[in-house]
Amino acid sequence: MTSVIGAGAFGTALAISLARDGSEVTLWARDAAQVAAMSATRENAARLPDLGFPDALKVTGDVESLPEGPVLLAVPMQKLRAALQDLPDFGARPLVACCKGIELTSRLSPVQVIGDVRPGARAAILTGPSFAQDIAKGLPTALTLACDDDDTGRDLQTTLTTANIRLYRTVDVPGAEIGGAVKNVMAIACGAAIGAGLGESARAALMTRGYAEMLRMALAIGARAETLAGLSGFGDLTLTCTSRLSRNYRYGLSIGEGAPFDPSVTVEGAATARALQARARAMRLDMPITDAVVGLIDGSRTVKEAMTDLLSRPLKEE
Ligand SMILES: NC(=O)c1ccc[n+]([C@@H]2O[C@H](COP(=O)([O-])OP(=O)(O)OC[C@H]3O[C@@H](n4cnc5c(N)ncnc54)[C@H](O)[C@@H]3O)[C@@H](O)[C@H]2O)c1
Ligand SMILES: O=P(O)(O)OC[C@H](O)CO
Repeated sequence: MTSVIGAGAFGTALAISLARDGSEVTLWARDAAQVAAMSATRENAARLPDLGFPDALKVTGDVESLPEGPVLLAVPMQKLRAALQDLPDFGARPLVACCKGIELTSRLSPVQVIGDVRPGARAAILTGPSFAQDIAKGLPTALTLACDDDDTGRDLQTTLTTANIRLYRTVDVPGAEIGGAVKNVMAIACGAAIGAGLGESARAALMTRGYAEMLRMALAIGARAETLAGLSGFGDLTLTCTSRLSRNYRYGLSIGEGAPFDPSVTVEGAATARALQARARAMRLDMPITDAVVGLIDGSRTVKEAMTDLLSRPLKEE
C-alpha cells in the first residue's frame, strides 16, 4: 500500500493513477478543510477539478494512520525539509521524493535532504516529464525512478508503475535529480525569450546550451551522461521548455511579457536558479543561462540585456 504526502497537483495525480489500477492508496493532506472537501466531493477541486477519485483512493489528515508501504513526498522542494520534520518516523518504509530542485538554504538535492533529516532512510526520487493533469487523466507517461539501492529501486519500480505511468529505473540518483532541477531554470529562460518575442530559434539555442549547463553540473557531481540524455534530463527539458502547461515556462513568459504572475503558484525553478548559481560558483562551473535567469528573477537584468550578455560572451568551441 502506498501513501502520498501532499495533496497538491502532483501528489493527487499520482494517487489517482495508482488507485485507478486498484492499488490501495492513502493521500494525506495537512489542511483539515481540504481533507474534508476532498473526502466529500471525491476530487481535488483546487488542483485537478473534475478528475474524480477512484474508490481505492483514501483521503486522510491523520498522518499516524498511514499504512505500511512506500511514502511518496509530493511537496515543493523548498518545503521538503519542513514536511519531513513534521512527519512521524516511518521506520523502514521507503521515502520517495517527488519534487524537483535544489534546496536554497543548503544547496542539497531532494534525496540529500531526506538523508539529512532521516539518516538511514531508504530514499529514492521519482522524476521525469509529466504534467499532473496528464497523469490524472490516464494519458501515457514515462518517468525515472532513481534509487542507489537497486533492490529497493526494483521494488519501487514495480509498485509505482501503473497502467499509464511506465517507470524506468536507475541507480544514478544525482543524475536524475540534477536533470529535474536544471530543466526548470531553463524553462524560465525559454518562457522569457518567447514572451519577449525573441523567437523559436532563440528558444532552441537556450534549450541546447541549457542542456550543456545541465550536463556540465551533472558530470561535476559524478552523475552519468546517459542519465541526462534520458527522461529526467533531456525528456523533462523538452516538455517543460515547450509547453504552456508548465508553471516554470509560464512564469518565464510573464517575465518576458512584463505581465504579473500569481506568487502562490509553485515555480520550482525560481529558488533553484539561485541555489544552482551558488553551487556552480562554489564549484567554479560556468553556467551563463542560470546566471541570466537569476538576473531576470531578481530584476537586475531585462530579457534584452540578459540575451545581449549571452550573445557577447567570448566565442568558443561547442
Ligand atoms: N504539477 C505537476 O505537473 C508536476 C509534475 C511532476 C513533478 N512535479 C513536482 O511535484 C512537486 C510538487 O508540485 P505540485 O505541482 O504538486 O505543487 P502544488 O503547489 O500543486 O502542491 C504542493 C502541495 O504541497 C503541500 N505542502 C506544502 N508544504 C507542505 C508541508 N510542509 N507539509 C505538507 N504539505 C505541504 C501544499 O499544501 C500543496 O498541497 C514539485 O517539486 C514539482 O516540480 C509536479
Ligand atoms: O509545471 P512545472 O513547470 O512545475 O512542470 C511540471 C513537471 O515538472 C513537468 O515534468
